[in-house]
Amino acid sequence: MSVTRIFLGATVIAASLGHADDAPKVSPAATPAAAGFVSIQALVPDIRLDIRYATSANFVGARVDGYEAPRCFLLEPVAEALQRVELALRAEQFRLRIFDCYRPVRAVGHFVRWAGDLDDQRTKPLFYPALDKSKLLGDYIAATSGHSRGATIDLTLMRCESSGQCASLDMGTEFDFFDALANTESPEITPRQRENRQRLRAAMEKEGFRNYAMEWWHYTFQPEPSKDVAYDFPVK
Ligand SMILES: C[C@@H](N)C(=O)N[C@H](C)C(=O)O
Ligand SMILES: [Zn+2]
Repeated sequence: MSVTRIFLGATVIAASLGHADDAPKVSPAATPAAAGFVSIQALVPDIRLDIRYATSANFVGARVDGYEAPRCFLLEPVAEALQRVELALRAEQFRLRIFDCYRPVRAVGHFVRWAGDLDDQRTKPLFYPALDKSKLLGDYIAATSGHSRGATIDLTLMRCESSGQCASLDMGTEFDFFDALANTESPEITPRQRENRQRLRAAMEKEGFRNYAMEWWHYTFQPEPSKDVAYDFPVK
Protein backbone atom coordinates (compact mmCIF):
# COMPACT_ATOMS: atom_id res chain seq x y z
CA MET A 1 0.00 0.00 0.00
CA SER A 2 1.37 3.44 -0.85
CA VAL A 3 2.31 5.93 1.87
CA THR A 4 -0.05 8.50 0.30
CA ARG A 5 -3.01 6.16 0.53
CA ILE A 6 -2.22 5.43 4.17
CA PHE A 7 -2.13 9.16 4.98
CA LEU A 8 -5.45 9.75 3.23
CA GLY A 9 -7.02 6.92 5.20
CA ALA A 10 -5.54 7.81 8.54
CA THR A 11 -7.07 10.10 11.09
CA VAL A 12 -4.40 12.21 12.72
CA ILE A 13 -4.52 13.75 16.13
CA ALA A 14 -2.61 16.75 17.45
CA ALA A 15 0.02 16.11 20.12
CA SER A 16 0.99 18.75 22.62
CA LEU A 17 4.76 18.53 22.10
CA GLY A 18 7.16 21.34 21.40
CA HIS A 19 5.81 24.83 20.78
CA ALA A 20 2.09 25.34 20.36
CA ASP A 21 2.49 26.58 16.78
CA ASP A 22 4.58 23.62 15.60
CA ALA A 23 2.85 20.81 17.48
CA PRO A 24 3.10 17.77 15.20
CA LYS A 25 0.13 15.67 14.28
CA VAL A 26 0.67 12.14 15.53
CA SER A 27 -0.61 9.28 13.41
CA PRO A 28 -2.70 6.67 15.25
CA ALA A 29 -0.94 3.91 13.25
CA ALA A 30 -0.03 1.16 15.72
CA THR A 31 2.30 -0.86 13.51
CA PRO A 32 5.03 -0.10 10.95
CA ALA A 33 2.95 -1.64 8.15
CA ALA A 34 -0.08 0.51 8.99
CA ALA A 35 2.14 3.59 8.83
CA GLY A 36 3.88 2.71 5.54
CA PHE A 37 7.19 1.87 7.20
CA VAL A 38 9.50 -1.05 6.43
CA SER A 39 12.40 -2.58 8.31
CA ILE A 40 15.71 -1.80 6.60
CA GLN A 41 16.58 -5.45 7.20
CA ALA A 42 13.79 -6.45 4.80
CA LEU A 43 15.82 -4.70 2.08
CA VAL A 44 19.38 -5.35 3.32
CA PRO A 45 19.28 -8.36 5.69
CA ASP A 46 22.93 -8.06 6.78
CA ILE A 47 23.08 -4.27 7.29
CA ARG A 48 24.93 -3.32 10.49
CA LEU A 49 22.56 -2.10 13.20
CA ASP A 50 23.80 -0.68 16.50
CA ILE A 51 20.54 0.77 17.83
CA ARG A 52 21.77 2.42 21.01
CA TYR A 53 18.39 3.60 22.34
CA ALA A 54 17.26 -0.04 22.65
CA THR A 55 20.12 -0.51 25.14
CA SER A 56 21.45 1.43 28.12
CA ALA A 57 24.57 2.51 26.15
CA ASN A 58 23.24 5.96 25.34
CA PHE A 59 23.15 9.45 26.84
CA VAL A 60 20.03 8.66 28.93
CA GLY A 61 21.84 5.71 30.51
CA ALA A 62 18.78 3.46 30.15
CA ARG A 63 16.74 1.79 27.42
CA VAL A 64 14.57 4.52 25.90
CA ASP A 65 10.74 4.38 25.98
CA GLY A 66 9.32 2.92 22.76
CA TYR A 67 12.42 0.89 21.84
CA GLU A 68 11.47 -2.73 22.52
CA ALA A 69 13.99 -4.20 20.07
CA PRO A 70 17.15 -3.04 18.26
CA ARG A 71 15.44 -2.55 14.89
CA CYS A 72 15.42 0.16 12.20
CA PHE A 73 12.13 1.24 10.59
CA LEU A 74 11.83 3.95 7.94
CA LEU A 75 9.18 5.11 5.51
CA GLU A 76 9.44 2.82 2.49
CA PRO A 77 10.94 5.33 -0.02
CA VAL A 78 13.50 6.38 2.60
CA ALA A 79 14.49 2.77 3.31
CA GLU A 80 14.87 2.20 -0.44
CA ALA A 81 17.17 5.23 -0.71
CA LEU A 82 19.23 3.98 2.22
CA GLN A 83 19.49 0.58 0.55
CA ARG A 84 20.95 2.31 -2.53
CA VAL A 85 23.49 4.13 -0.34
CA GLU A 86 24.55 0.84 1.29
CA LEU A 87 24.89 -1.02 -2.03
CA ALA A 88 26.98 1.78 -3.58
CA LEU A 89 29.23 1.83 -0.52
CA ARG A 90 29.70 -1.93 -0.58
CA ALA A 91 31.10 -1.67 -4.10
CA GLU A 92 33.88 0.49 -2.60
CA GLN A 93 34.50 -1.71 0.49
CA PHE A 94 32.56 0.54 2.87
CA ARG A 95 29.37 -0.09 4.82
CA LEU A 96 26.94 1.85 6.97
CA ARG A 97 26.57 1.35 10.71
CA ILE A 98 23.18 2.60 11.87
CA PHE A 99 22.57 4.05 15.33
CA ASP A 100 18.96 5.24 15.05
CA CYS A 101 16.13 5.43 12.49
CA TYR A 102 12.44 6.09 13.21
CA ARG A 103 12.11 7.32 16.82
CA PRO A 104 8.67 7.06 18.47
CA VAL A 105 7.18 10.29 19.85
CA ARG A 106 7.18 8.66 23.32
CA ALA A 107 10.98 8.20 23.02
CA VAL A 108 11.39 11.91 22.32
CA GLY A 109 9.26 12.53 25.41
CA HIS A 110 11.70 10.38 27.41
CA PHE A 111 14.63 12.48 26.10
CA VAL A 112 12.83 15.70 27.07
CA ARG A 113 12.12 14.44 30.61
CA TRP A 114 15.75 13.33 30.95
CA ALA A 115 17.03 16.70 29.71
CA GLY A 116 14.87 18.47 32.26
CA ASP A 117 16.24 16.43 35.17
CA LEU A 118 19.33 18.48 35.90
CA ASP A 119 20.12 16.39 39.01
CA ASP A 120 20.90 13.35 36.82
CA GLN A 121 24.42 13.97 35.50
CA ARG A 122 25.48 10.29 35.27
CA THR A 123 26.26 10.31 31.55
CA LYS A 124 27.90 13.74 31.41
CA PRO A 125 31.53 12.49 31.28
CA LEU A 126 30.88 10.34 28.21
CA PHE A 127 28.29 12.37 26.27
CA TYR A 128 28.45 16.10 27.09
CA PRO A 129 31.58 16.81 29.19
CA ALA A 130 31.93 20.45 28.07
CA LEU A 131 28.26 21.45 27.85
CA ASP A 132 25.82 22.29 30.60
CA LYS A 133 22.97 19.76 30.55
CA SER A 134 20.46 22.63 30.38
CA LYS A 135 21.85 23.49 26.91
CA LEU A 136 21.27 20.07 25.27
CA LEU A 137 17.60 20.47 24.36
CA GLY A 138 17.37 22.35 21.09
CA ASP A 139 20.56 22.04 19.06
CA TYR A 140 21.55 18.52 20.11
CA ILE A 141 18.28 16.90 21.23
CA ALA A 142 15.08 18.03 19.54
CA ALA A 143 11.82 18.31 21.50
CA THR A 144 10.01 17.58 18.22
CA SER A 145 12.33 15.32 16.28
CA GLY A 146 12.42 14.63 12.56
CA HIS A 147 13.25 11.04 13.51
CA SER A 148 9.59 10.57 14.50
CA ARG A 149 8.56 11.35 10.91
CA GLY A 150 10.39 8.32 9.53
CA ALA A 151 12.88 9.99 7.18
CA THR A 152 15.81 10.69 9.52
CA ILE A 153 18.73 8.44 10.40
CA ASP A 154 21.79 8.57 12.66
CA LEU A 155 24.69 6.61 11.22
CA THR A 156 28.38 6.30 10.47
CA LEU A 157 30.69 4.56 8.01
CA MET A 158 32.81 1.41 8.29
CA ARG A 159 35.70 0.33 6.06
CA CYS A 160 35.67 -3.40 5.30
CA GLU A 161 38.42 -5.90 4.50
CA SER A 162 37.96 -8.66 1.93
CA SER A 163 37.78 -11.05 4.91
CA GLY A 164 34.49 -9.35 5.80
CA GLN A 165 35.93 -7.60 8.88
CA CYS A 166 34.75 -3.99 9.16
CA ALA A 167 35.97 -1.13 11.37
CA SER A 168 34.26 2.20 11.97
CA LEU A 169 35.96 5.28 10.52
CA ASP A 170 37.29 7.95 12.88
CA MET A 171 34.76 10.79 12.70
CA GLY A 172 36.36 12.89 15.42
CA THR A 173 33.71 12.11 18.03
CA GLU A 174 31.56 9.19 19.04
CA PHE A 175 27.85 9.11 18.13
CA ASP A 176 25.79 11.46 20.36
CA PHE A 177 28.84 13.29 21.68
CA PHE A 178 27.13 16.64 22.29
CA ASP A 179 29.85 19.19 21.65
CA ALA A 180 30.96 21.67 18.97
CA LEU A 181 33.43 18.99 17.86
CA ALA A 182 30.45 17.03 16.53
CA ASN A 183 29.43 19.91 14.23
CA THR A 184 30.03 18.49 10.76
CA GLU A 185 32.31 21.32 9.67
CA SER A 186 34.14 21.70 12.98
CA PRO A 187 37.53 23.38 12.37
CA GLU A 188 38.97 21.37 15.29
CA ILE A 189 38.99 17.93 13.64
CA THR A 190 41.92 16.40 11.74
CA PRO A 191 42.11 16.30 7.92
CA ARG A 192 41.48 12.53 8.02
CA GLN A 193 38.38 12.96 10.21
CA ARG A 194 37.11 15.68 7.82
CA GLU A 195 37.70 13.35 4.87
CA ASN A 196 35.73 10.60 6.63
CA ARG A 197 32.80 12.92 7.37
CA GLN A 198 32.86 14.11 3.75
CA ARG A 199 32.85 10.53 2.47
CA LEU A 200 29.72 9.80 4.51
CA ARG A 201 28.08 13.04 3.39
CA ALA A 202 28.83 12.44 -0.30
CA ALA A 203 27.41 8.91 -0.16
CA MET A 204 24.23 10.10 1.59
CA GLU A 205 23.70 13.22 -0.56
CA LYS A 206 23.88 11.16 -3.74
CA GLU A 207 20.63 9.47 -2.69
CA GLY A 208 18.85 12.57 -1.41
CA PHE A 209 19.81 12.74 2.27
CA ARG A 210 20.78 16.07 3.85
CA ASN A 211 23.09 16.42 6.84
CA TYR A 212 22.25 18.39 10.00
CA ALA A 213 25.18 20.76 10.50
CA MET A 214 25.27 20.35 14.30
CA GLU A 215 25.74 16.56 14.19
CA TRP A 216 27.91 14.71 11.64
CA TRP A 217 25.81 11.52 12.08
CA HIS A 218 22.28 12.94 11.49
CA TYR A 219 20.70 12.82 7.99
CA THR A 220 17.20 13.49 6.66
CA PHE A 221 15.82 12.35 3.30
CA GLN A 222 14.56 15.24 1.14
CA PRO A 223 11.82 15.97 0.43
CA GLU A 224 10.39 14.37 3.57
CA PRO A 225 7.54 12.02 2.58
CA SER A 226 5.71 12.69 5.89
CA LYS A 227 6.57 16.31 6.58
CA ASP A 228 3.63 17.09 8.88
CA VAL A 229 2.92 13.79 10.59
CA ALA A 230 4.86 12.07 13.38
CA TYR A 231 4.46 8.45 14.53
CA ASP A 232 4.40 6.71 17.87
CA PHE A 233 4.20 2.95 17.24
CA PRO A 234 6.84 1.04 19.24
CA VAL A 235 10.04 -0.27 17.68
CA LYS A 236 9.82 -4.05 18.10
C1 LIG B 1 19.82 12.90 19.91
C2 LIG B 1 20.50 12.91 18.56
N1 LIG B 1 20.85 11.57 18.18
C3 LIG B 1 19.60 13.53 17.53
O1 LIG B 1 19.01 12.84 16.74
N2 LIG B 1 19.50 14.87 17.59
C4 LIG B 1 18.56 15.58 16.77
C5 LIG B 1 18.69 17.07 16.95
C6 LIG B 1 17.13 15.13 17.08
O2 LIG B 1 16.86 14.87 18.25
O3 LIG B 1 16.31 15.11 16.16
ZN1 LIG C 1 19.53 12.13 14.73
